[in-house]
Amino acid sequence: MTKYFSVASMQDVLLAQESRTIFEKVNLEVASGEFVYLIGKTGSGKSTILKALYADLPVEDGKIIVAGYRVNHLEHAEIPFLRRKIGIVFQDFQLFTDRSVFENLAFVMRATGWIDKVAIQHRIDKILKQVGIDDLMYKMPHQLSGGEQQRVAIARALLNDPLIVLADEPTGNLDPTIANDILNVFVEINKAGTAVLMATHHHNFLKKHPARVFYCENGQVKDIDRNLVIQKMTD
Ligand SMILES: Nc1ncnc2c1ncn2[C@@H]1O[C@H](COP(=O)(O)OP(=O)(O)OP(=O)(O)O)[C@@H](O)[C@H]1O
Repeated sequence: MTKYFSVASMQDVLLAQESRTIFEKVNLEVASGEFVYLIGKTGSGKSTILKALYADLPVEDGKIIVAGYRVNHLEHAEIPFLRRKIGIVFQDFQLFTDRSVFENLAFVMRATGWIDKVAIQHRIDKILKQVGIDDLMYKMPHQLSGGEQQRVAIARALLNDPLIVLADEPTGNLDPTIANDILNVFVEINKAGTAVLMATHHHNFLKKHPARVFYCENGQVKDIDRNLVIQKMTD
């Protein structure tokens, strides 16, 4: 029997942006291997939640634990260790434009302690196959479509075999067909065992791939029934 454990949690967390309170008491939990959507209107705080989880936002009060790390009590020097246990994917890909796909990935690997060139090559081969772009290994980012660039960014997030991938609007820059393809990449990653927490405005994803939903509204994060969102879409 599979044993589940918590890979990300917030307990009574107070989050502020430039001294303005955005959330007063967030409570949430993502279990190992889960897929959870994070939705809510523009400005409702989705990115704020994700930033707090990957230690990019000072936390005013409460307790955040991600991949076993007590995030809001981490020393600055410990943050890279947390980040090795999580993958982060952004809307705007954030690739090095002056390096090939291979070099984008190899750079991150060397920076996170990989030394053996053969191991690096094997890992990159495997991850690029997993996200369906192994034929693009030596292309430069400008030679790739938006969807392909996002697949590179997803590959980068997976290099160190994270427990959870935090994705902030990963399909926001892509047209609907490509957005669906990228959703499927996340679904496959999740089926392989990695938890996914995805902030998205693409509510049709909930129909295509039903999963738990955290809904940000009025300074709260609610664990809501996905059917409510689907119902709203069809109203
Ligand atoms: N760096 C910042 N400095 C000051 N205020 C900020 C900053 N980043 C976000 N905010 C504010 O915090 C609130 C929550 O923003 P956040 O980006 O988390 O929302 P969001 O739900 O991710 O929005 P979107 O869907 O547009 O990406 C907003 O009112 C926003 O203006």
